[in-house]
Amino acid sequence: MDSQNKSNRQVQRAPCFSNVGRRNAASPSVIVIGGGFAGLAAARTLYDASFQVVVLESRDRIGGRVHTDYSFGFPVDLGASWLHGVGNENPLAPLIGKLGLPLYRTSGDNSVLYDHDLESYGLFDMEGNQVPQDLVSKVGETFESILKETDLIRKENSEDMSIGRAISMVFERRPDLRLNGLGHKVLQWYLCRMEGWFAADADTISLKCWDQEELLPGGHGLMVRGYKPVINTLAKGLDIRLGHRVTEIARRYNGVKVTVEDGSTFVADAAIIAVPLGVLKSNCIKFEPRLPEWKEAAIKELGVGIENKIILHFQDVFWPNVEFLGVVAESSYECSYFLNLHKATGHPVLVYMPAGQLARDIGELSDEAAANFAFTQLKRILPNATAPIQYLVSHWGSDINSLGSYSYDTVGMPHDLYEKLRIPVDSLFFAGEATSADYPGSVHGAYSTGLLAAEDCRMRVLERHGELDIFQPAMDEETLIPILISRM
Ligand SMILES: Cc1cc2nc3c(=O)[nH]c(=O)nc-3n(C[C@H](O)[C@H](O)[C@H](O)COP(=O)(O)OP(=O)(O)OC[C@H]3O[C@@H](n4cnc5c(N)ncnc54)[C@H](O)[C@@H]3O)c2cc1C
Repeated sequence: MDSQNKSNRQVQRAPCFSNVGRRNAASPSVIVIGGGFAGLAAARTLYDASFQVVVLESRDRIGGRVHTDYSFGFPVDLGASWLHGVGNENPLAPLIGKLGLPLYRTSGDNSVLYDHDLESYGLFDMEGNQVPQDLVSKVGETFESILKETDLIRKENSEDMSIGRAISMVFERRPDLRLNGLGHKVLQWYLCRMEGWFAADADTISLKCWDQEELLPGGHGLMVRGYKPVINTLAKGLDIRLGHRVTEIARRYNGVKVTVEDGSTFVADAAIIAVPLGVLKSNCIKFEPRLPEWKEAAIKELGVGIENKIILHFQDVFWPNVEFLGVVAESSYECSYFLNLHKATGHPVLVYMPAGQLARDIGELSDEAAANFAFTQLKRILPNATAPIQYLVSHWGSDINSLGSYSYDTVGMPHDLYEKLRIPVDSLFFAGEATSADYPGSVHGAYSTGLLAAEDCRMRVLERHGELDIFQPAMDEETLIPILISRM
């Protein structure tokens, strides 16, 4: 390293507030790594608890896998766009409610695989013939029966297998559930929707664990104005350093030292690591000393899938007024679907959403070729479709800031990997969708893990330093707060 570079390096005590308010140098300090939902929720909570907080974010924007784009002249989400569980049980409900953000409910309560009202599907075969609605519903019921049978297979077998393998076994023992012709193609489409939910192919999803996540009541609602206002609200007033890619995290008996790509370092009492699982898997962040073996194993073994969005903006609406346009085919790989944003937002936009291997294959293409591919699929079912006037393509799998879309349970791996990912190591706390056993792969899951990591961190720092800001020697009776007492 030359002397010029050396002199550019700085060791910073996190953070450098200009308006510290109640915060002062004696307040406990924390570095939050990653400015997505989890990191910002943690940072917000600790900032409000009078911690000195600095957020180090590798991109030149906040939000992570929540990314609302405005280049069409109105908001569209390239990452998350649904709130899964539109009700008071959702930890995000108070915030979204307070902001008065509108939601468009695309479905009621039922299972993840029937997350959209069948009435609003428009399915077509490759020749552009619409599948009769009663067939779509009938095959939906068959799919449900098949999944019930896979549950029996799960109970009978101690060894895990893929959901794809289990479905094949169901067909062997219950040939009556096997479908032919158009029915078979519609069934493949249901499978394709299931693969979209997990961002992974059926032959990699664990039969034992696929339904372990908790579904909040209230159905699924699209964030009509995008997720950005929620992100901005969480971030308000925080010290966020954009373009700060963390490369090394060292933990010592008295705190942490975090090094950024340009060589500058930050020190604090604790750190909250809220980067995606894909980034942790890639080992581009060095831990010194190494993380314990059980933590490294959890990072390695939990799956991360890929789902992308190809967003097509048209001059006019020429498609039927349904929420989903689907293409049915011989295999789930060839099936696909478009979300009709016009229904929810009034804008002439269709969103093509490939997942698993198809997403990986499309990821090899240029943006223009990817948009053409999606448009070709559309032309198959609507031959009179006119070309889009604008498009956007996401790259969650290859973007070094995410390296995947969201986590899922792979064959043979236990569901407690999420919890192992969450458990703190000394003064390192972990947050992010992949640390949520109950709500993995979701925005509200990421948000809750941020709150949890902040609370764990607050308690740990409190044990060590005491809470300076709330100490007032003479309290009058009115300000006395009862202490919490529990009895065994
Ligand atoms: C296409 C797609 C569709 C989705 N749809 C939905 C949906 O409809 N509803 C839903 O609930 N969920 C959905 N999800 C999942 C949801 O987006 C995620 O679960 C959630 O946003 C993850 O938040 P996070 O804070 O854990 O991670 P992230 O949002 O990824 O935040 C991590 C942050 O860390 C930063 N970072 C990475 N490396 C470094 C580094 N070395 N140093 C510093 N910073 C770093 C990243 O830039 C990022 O900002 C979708 C995801 C995708 C990709």
